[in-house]
Amino acid sequence: MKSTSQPRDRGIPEATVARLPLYLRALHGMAERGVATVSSEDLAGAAGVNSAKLRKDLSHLGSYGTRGVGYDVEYLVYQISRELGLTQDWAVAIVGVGNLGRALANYGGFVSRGFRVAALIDADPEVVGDTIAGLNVEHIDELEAVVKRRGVSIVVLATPAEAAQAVCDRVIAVGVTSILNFAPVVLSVPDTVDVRKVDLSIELQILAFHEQRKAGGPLMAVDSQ
Ligand SMILES: NC(=O)c1ccc[n+]([C@@H]2O[C@H](COP(=O)([O-])OP(=O)(O)OC[C@H]3O[C@@H](n4cnc5c(N)ncnc54)[C@H](O)[C@@H]3O)[C@@H](O)[C@H]2O)c1
Repeated sequence: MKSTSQPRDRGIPEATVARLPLYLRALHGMAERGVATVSSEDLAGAAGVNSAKLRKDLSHLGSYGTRGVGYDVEYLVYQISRELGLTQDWAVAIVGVGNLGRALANYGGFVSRGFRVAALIDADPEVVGDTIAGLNVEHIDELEAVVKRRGVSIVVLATPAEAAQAVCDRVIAVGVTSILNFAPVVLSVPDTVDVRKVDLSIELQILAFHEQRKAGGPLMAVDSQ
């Protein structure tokens, strides 16, 4: 697996890359409200980071803003989008079209961010052939052919955990190097492949930990014994 702390392309640190989507989301909101320029403080506040970090992050993109004016919102949207590779259209395949896969397929927000759901793939004959969000669900036996034919660059894995590694191996074998994994399993992949994992239950567990602390949970109980 790749380390997440190493600088990547043109020396932009991975942590900066991870914050660029936060800036972009905040900037999109500002652009929609007709805001033309934004100070680093206001953008940092909207993105939930501190402004010194934001200025440092944007300096990696060669963007320094104008003293007393701030950053040009539209231009910064373009710069960040270009850096993230969002000025081109990415074809995404969703493998596993159950509850989660369907919800993702029906979500309209990906397209405006540069991602097009180009294929839906499942193993269940009851599901194959369904039309979801205008796309026909195709059989897992067709995986390699579909990935090639549709020019899929990113695969979203929404299968049960036990199926995920085998699907992952197959899409890597056909040339996919970016995987978004929702299945609760750690995938084993070569260094040339990027895997991002989404796990809502881990996020909930972290919130539960903080809730417990706020309520004076087990730590306090241990202290008082
Ligand atoms: N990361 C998260 O936060 C999160 C949240 C919800 C669910 N999940 C995970 O996402 C996955 C999907 O959840 P769900 O509720 O949609 O489950 P689901 O059972 O409704 O859907 C799974 C789908 O995968 C298909 N499938 C099974 N084996 C396959 C294979 N080899 N190739 C292609 N398709 C195959 C099934 O036919 C089914 O349609 C599960 O692994 C679940 O644990 C993760």
